[in-house]
Amino acid sequence: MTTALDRIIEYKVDEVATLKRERPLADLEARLKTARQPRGFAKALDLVAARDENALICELKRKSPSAGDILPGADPVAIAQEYEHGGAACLSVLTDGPSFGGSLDDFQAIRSVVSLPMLRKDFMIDPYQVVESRAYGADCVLVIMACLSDAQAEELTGTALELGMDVLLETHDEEELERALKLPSPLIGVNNRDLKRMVTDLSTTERLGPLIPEGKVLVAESGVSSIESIDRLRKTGARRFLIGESLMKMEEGRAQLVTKMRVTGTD
Ligand SMILES: O=P(O)(O)OC[C@@H](O)[C@@H](O)c1c[nH]c2ccccc12
Repeated sequence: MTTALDRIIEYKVDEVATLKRERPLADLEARLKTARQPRGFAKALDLVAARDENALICELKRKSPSAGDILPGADPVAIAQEYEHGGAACLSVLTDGPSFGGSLDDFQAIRSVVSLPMLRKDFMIDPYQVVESRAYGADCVLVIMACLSDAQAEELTGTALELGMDVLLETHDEEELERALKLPSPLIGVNNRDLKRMVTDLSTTERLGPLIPEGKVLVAESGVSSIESIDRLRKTGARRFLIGESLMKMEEGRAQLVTKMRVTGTD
């Protein structure tokens, strides 16, 4: 059966081949020389979690395969500023065009006005994309275990770490978690959404969170749609959360909700 993730990877392969032709790796590497140093993504999360508050990675995405249009006509720069005002620790910006309506232009526009560390959220299959992310000012990249072999995940992670970026290793089940724990990045995302079946269930974090050993850190991803869901996941020890849809969809009060989500459970 072809899954939604398979379809995305299929066009990513073509996309990357075209990009490499249009803009050779050497061009990107030249641009790296003038890029500013990465801002510590994992460190920004740690600083908030150390206060026992909730470290929020607030996400910008225009649409998604599971939700359809999220906020058509949204101004990602204005929303990113609201996230920053609300006290987000970091940002996540979808740059995939076909499925999520994002772009590196969006990424760059946000980068130039917001000082928070930024995750470039895309489907990484080739180190070219990692170098490209750094050239555009990314501080962290996503490595999705579900669509990569061990060798690919290792190569992507190694490339990002060498460039001084952090790496969020995304897992969805025990097998992926076991593979991710062998890689040299401490940031372990547990995606509550099954990217193959597009079903979201917070109990994924409750099941996998406790299996993450000391020295590695849990990031609970997807389906965190309310204060209640944060309170629920805090009980499993989660202090770092990646939140998109519920914040994007708000028409007002976005910064206030970010603040509430950041402090819930601490009083
Ligand atoms: O919008 P949500 O349910 O709050 O989820 C955010 C984020 O976790 C989700 O966008 C995501 C997690 N892993 C991904 C991988 C690819 C694309 C998207 C994602």
